[in-house]
Amino acid sequence: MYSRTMLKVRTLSNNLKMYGSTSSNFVNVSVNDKSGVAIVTMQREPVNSLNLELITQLKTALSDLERNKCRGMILTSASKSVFSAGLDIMEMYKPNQERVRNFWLSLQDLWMTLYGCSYPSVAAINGHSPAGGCLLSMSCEYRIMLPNFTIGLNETKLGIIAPSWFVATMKNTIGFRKAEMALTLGFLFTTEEALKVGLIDEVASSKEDAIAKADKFIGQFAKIPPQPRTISKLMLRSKDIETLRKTKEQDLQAFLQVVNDPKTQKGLELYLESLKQRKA
Ligand SMILES: CCCCC/C=C\C/C=C/C=C/CC(=O)SCCNC(=O)CCNC(=O)[C@H](O)C(C)(C)COP(=O)(O)OP(=O)(O)OC[C@H]1O[C@@H](n2cnc3c(N)ncnc32)[C@H](O)[C@@H]1OP(=O)(O)O
Repeated sequence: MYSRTMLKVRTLSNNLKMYGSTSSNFVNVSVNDKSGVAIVTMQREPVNSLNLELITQLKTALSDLERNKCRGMILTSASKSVFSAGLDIMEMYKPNQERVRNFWLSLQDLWMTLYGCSYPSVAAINGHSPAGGCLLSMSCEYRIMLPNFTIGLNETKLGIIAPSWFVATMKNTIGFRKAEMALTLGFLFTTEEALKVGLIDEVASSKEDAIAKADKFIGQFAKIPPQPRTISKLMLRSKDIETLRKTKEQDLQAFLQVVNDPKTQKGLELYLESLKQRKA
């Protein structure tokens, strides 16, 4: 039913080639011929950490779906245990200044595209989804998660502050009080806890079940005229999108200041070591 790569994800644009990146394919898009619903699969092993290339390819895929008037989009992962580990820490550790700038601007762009897309969007969260992974999930309209994984904005636990648009997205998803608790604690919710707090909408028994549930959610919109649907969605979401659009440069400078702070660099080094040691 879902034909692979019917919508081709464009390879990296010229401005990325100058960083010597290879044009690996980190995103697969398949479209259900009958329903017109697309499955966008992140496939950057091992943990779908969001580097410049994955972010750019996701943004391109979502924009292509918009242009092709897709009927709905399901975001998921090729991994069996991780939806996305969030931002690729290697992009922020001892960064090349031009690349890290591009990295952040591309992340802003991806968020504005996903948060404001006109088609119904569902995250089929088939693995852990911390930090940036949680942001992607929350930016969709509906979330279905598999058991025994974790999700949340854990930035404060890492000694950093989630950007204001991450915070706004969480506040819009679970409400002020619960967002305040979750953000200040840097809390990672288990699947069950996430369901209870409203961070996810359903629990699925398998990835296939999650996709079936996502299809069902999107199917409800078949009877709703698309334009009123989109306008209603954007009435709720456009204020935060516009806020970031207007303050993109300020937000970038704040990020660059934090990343280039020697204390952050030391923290990143220790965090990377701790991630590696967990395995030993
Ligand atoms: C973090 C400081 C940022 C400073 C910037 C300042 C400011 C502003 C804002 C930034 C906002 C940031 C939001 C983010 O998204 S930061 C990223 C936060 N992510 C995490 O904390 C998740 C870390 N990862 C994990 O907890 C686990 O990997 C996970 C539960 C996802 C999966 O566990 P599993 O056991 O399956 O896999 P591992 O063995 O742990 O990992 C495999 C491999 O991948 C490497 N890795 C994991 N996560 C990341 C990552 N986010 N970036 C880069 N690399 C990552 C891990 O080190 C292993 O590598 P190797 O040992 O095989 O080489």
